[in-house]
Amino acid sequence: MHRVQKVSERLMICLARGLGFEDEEYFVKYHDASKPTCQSVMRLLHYFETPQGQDENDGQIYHRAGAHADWGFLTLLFQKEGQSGLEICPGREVVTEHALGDAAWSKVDFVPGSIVCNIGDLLMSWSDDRFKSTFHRVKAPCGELGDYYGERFSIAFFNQPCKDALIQGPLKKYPLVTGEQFNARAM
Ligand SMILES: O=C(O)CCC(=O)C(=O)O
Ligand SMILES: [Fe+2]
Repeated sequence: MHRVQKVSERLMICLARGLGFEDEEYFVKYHDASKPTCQSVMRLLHYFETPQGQDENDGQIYHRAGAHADWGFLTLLFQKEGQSGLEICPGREVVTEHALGDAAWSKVDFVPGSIVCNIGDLLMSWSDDRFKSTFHRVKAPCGELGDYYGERFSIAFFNQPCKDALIQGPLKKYPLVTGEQFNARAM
C-alpha cells in the first residue's frame, strides 16, 4: 500500500510539472494518505471463470466490467499473467452512444514489472481537460479468437482526493469544488 502510494506520488509530481503548476507537490499534498480525510481506495477484484460453449457467438459483446472511466485522479492497476480481458478505448471524447458501439478497443496485455495507469475524471477536470480519462472495460469471453475463460484477479489502487482538497484547473474551466464534493457527485 505504501509502495503503490509512493509510485502514485512520483507520477503526480510529473503531472504537476507537465501541467505547469508552480508547486510540483500540488497533487501530492491533496492525496496525502496519512490524513483521515484521505479517500483513496485499494480494490481487490476477482472475476469468476466463465463456462465455455454457452451463449457463444450470438454477435454480442458481454463484459466482466462494463465500459467506464474511473472517477478518481489516477488508477494504478495490477494484472496477472495469462488473465487477459482488459481493453482501452482512446480519449474521453469517444464516450457517446454512437461510439460505444463501434469504437476501437485495444487489448492491454500483462507486461512483467509494469503497472497499468488509468487517468480518471478528476485528473481530466483538474487539468482543464488536457488529460482525457481512460475509457476501459474488461471484456467477457464470447467465442472470439484469444478469449480468456478462466478466473481473473486484479488489484486497482484508486487515487482519490482528500475531502478538503480544492479542485480547479489552472485555466479555471470548471467551478472550484472540494474533494468531498467531487466524489459525492461522481458516485
Ligand atoms: O479488473 C480490471 O482489470 C479493471 C477494474 C476496473 O476497471 C475498476 O475496478 O475500475
Ligand atoms: Fe476502472
